Amino acid sequence: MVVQISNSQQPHTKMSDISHQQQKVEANILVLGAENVGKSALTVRFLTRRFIGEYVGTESIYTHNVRVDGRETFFSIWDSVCPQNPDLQTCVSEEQLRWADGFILVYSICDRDSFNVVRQQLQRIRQLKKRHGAAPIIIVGNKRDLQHRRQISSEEGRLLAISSDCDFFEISAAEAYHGSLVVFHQLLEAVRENRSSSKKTAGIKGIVRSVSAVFGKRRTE
Ligand SMILES: Nc1nc2c(ncn2[C@@H]2O[C@H](COP(=O)(O)OP(=O)(O)OP(=O)(O)O)[C@@H](O)[C@H]2O)c(=O)[nH]1
Repeated sequence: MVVQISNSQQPHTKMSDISHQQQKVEANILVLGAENVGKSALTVRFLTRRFIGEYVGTESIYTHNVRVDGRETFFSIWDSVCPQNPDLQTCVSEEQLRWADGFILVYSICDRDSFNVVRQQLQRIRQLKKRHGAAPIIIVGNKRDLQHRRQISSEEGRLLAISSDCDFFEISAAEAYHGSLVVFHQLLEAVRENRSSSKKTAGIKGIVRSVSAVFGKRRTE
């Protein structure tokens, strides 16, 4: 599989610009997780291949295109900021849920609280997405380079993902580019698959509706 990145990132895009971007975007990716887990590091690593170390803690939306197996794919990444108030940390707004076609939930392997935030955000997405249709989710345990400070085992992370029907990766945004590439690439594939299977379901539902309309009419004639 060949992945080429031709970067057209637009950081700090205003929220009012989202509808304009959506005209050319194939997928909207929302990056969530507690404070300081490396959401920006993961996103910037993927977009620029670089790890800067310190990131401005502002909400950013980037547009981007990649060439996957010769196909141009446009997408947006919303790098969210976690509220400092612990009561609000699990909050995922209706606006974010409506916007997103796929989610990346990040925790730090050295921060138990951040793992609990992911668990709760997962529940909230599952509850609210019932209304908006299912969307693929990838759970990411970041900071794998900090093994000596590990609080969450790989098995625990993987178990959460399996029990929630998500994909799972442990990466170090600080150490390598490859992990972030695989995460975004996998999610993009999942969004595409999800979209084509919902189209098929909608098609089947349409056929069922037409058939029942015909037979329903006949019964009443
Ligand atoms: N050791 C290590 N540090 C990392 C890694 N990823 C990010 N960091 C550091 O963790 C800190 C937080 O990273 P950010 O990317 O700003 O985290 P964030 O989740 O976007 O934080 P908020 O914007 O505050 O929500 C920074 O000091 C990064 O340098 C990693 O893989 N390993």
